[in-house]
Amino acid sequence: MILASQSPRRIELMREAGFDTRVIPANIDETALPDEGPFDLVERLARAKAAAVAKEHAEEGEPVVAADTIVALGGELLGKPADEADARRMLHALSGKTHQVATGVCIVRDGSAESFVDITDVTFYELSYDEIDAYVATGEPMDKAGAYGIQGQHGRMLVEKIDGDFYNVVGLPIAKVVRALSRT
Ligand SMILES: Cc1cn([C@H]2C[C@H](O)[C@@H](COP(=O)(O)OP(=O)(O)OP(=O)(O)O)O2)c(=O)[nH]c1=O
Repeated sequence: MILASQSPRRIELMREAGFDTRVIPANIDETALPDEGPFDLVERLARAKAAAVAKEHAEEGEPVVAADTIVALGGELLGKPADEADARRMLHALSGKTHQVATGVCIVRDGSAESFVDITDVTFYELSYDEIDAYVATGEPMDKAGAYGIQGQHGRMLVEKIDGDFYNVVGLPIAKVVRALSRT
């Protein structure tokens, strides 16, 4: 199969699940549409990534999997931080609150597409300024939606509880993906 993603976590999850995975990242515009909600956004982007790669690269019968992950806090969408100041701003916003992590997944095979969105609630401990500065200094937040990685050695210390699939927070709800692949 083809994984249309540059995310090291997604690549590792697909390979650990036993798939012979060709990695061909999609290059699409990830800007949200005006008034687009988080769930519509991640599903649309996953569909666009899978379609773009399938059109150019997929062989007959070869499935293409794509995903997109975003953090939603109330009405605010948090993607990847632009810089360290942006990462600090996001982490302050998440401190002491529950947010949602939404991952859209799309599987395209032989021209037909199936997509879904998985949602996990994540609750952060209250974080002090010093804790946030120290976390940003580790470099972990920079390429991750919401400016944290739950799987990271430092990021895991921010999280009080989750409700939903852990792997969805990491960027790919692997059990659902494998079940969907076995159906397509
Ligand atoms: C919230 C959270 C996000 N993330 C990551 C998963 C995704 O890689 C990233 C969100 O960015 P995405 O735009 O979903 O994906 P990507 O740009 O890394 O890869 P591609 O578009 O090629 O598929 O944030 C974590 O690793 N841990 C976390 O706890």
